[in-house]
Amino acid sequence: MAAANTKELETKVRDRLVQLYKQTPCMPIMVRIAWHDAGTYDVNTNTGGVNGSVRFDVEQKHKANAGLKVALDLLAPIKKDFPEISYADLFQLASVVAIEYAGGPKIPFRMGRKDAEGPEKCPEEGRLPDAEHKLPQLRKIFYRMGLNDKELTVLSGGHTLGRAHKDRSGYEGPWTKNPLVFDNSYFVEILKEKPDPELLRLASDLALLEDPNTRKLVEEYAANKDLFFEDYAQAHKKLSELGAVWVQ
Ligand code: HEM
Repeated sequence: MAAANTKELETKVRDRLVQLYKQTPCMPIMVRIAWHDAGTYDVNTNTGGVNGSVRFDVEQKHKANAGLKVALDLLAPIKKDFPEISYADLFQLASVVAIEYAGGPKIPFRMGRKDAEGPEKCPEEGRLPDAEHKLPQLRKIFYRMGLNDKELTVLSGGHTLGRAHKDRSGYEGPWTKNPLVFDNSYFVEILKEKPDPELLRLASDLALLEDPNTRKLVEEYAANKDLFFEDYAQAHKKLSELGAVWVQ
């Protein structure tokens, strides 16, 4: 099963991921695991980020990562067949293929992230945002990653996919009516004055409406799916490379 070069490896792993999504529509949790690997990045200390450290038990046990073992288990057969791909690349590739498969934008992807070799490289608990956070706390966390208000807002649109699970985060339900379709409906839903009782809105989602600038972006993305896709793809590429150490 080995691949001759990086491009071939990427193509073969992409094919396997598409097969996986056809059989098991697990696209949302792949986007979540990739974001949780990346979102620990600290631009000031250059620690955390996309190094595959979320695969280690100690990081899996962080409260924010509850349930991510499901994603690791689903990816294990692909990693077994293609041991040359790093975990860091596998998580990020699984996420961009998931978004594309669900109808979202094509996100430029670069292979070659190196893995953290041992659990001593895992960041301390508490670097990822919490569902109860309001805008000042979310800003602090996203600025620490080296991201800005626009990136915070557009990336929150990742909640167009998937759902919360009572036995993982304690919350329940999807943010949108079609949680396996990547579109701009997350922004449409959070702007509605009368929330749909079947859909979820976390405090951290509604926080985007607290500030005139982030609210304006939410309104623009709700009105213009193409603009959302364009800005999302750019911000996601940046997210997928936070703190990367590249193979030469
Ligand atoms: C802004 C701060 C954020 C907070 C507080 C937050 C919080 C959460 C919570 C509580 C869940 C539910 C987990 C569960 O019970 O299964 C969740 C799921 C999810 N999050 Fe976020 N999130 C944030 C940002 C993001 C970003 C930036 C992305 C992607 C770029 C993202 C992608 C997802 C996805 C796809 C799911 C669904 C997973 C599934 O269906 O299994 N989130 N998030």
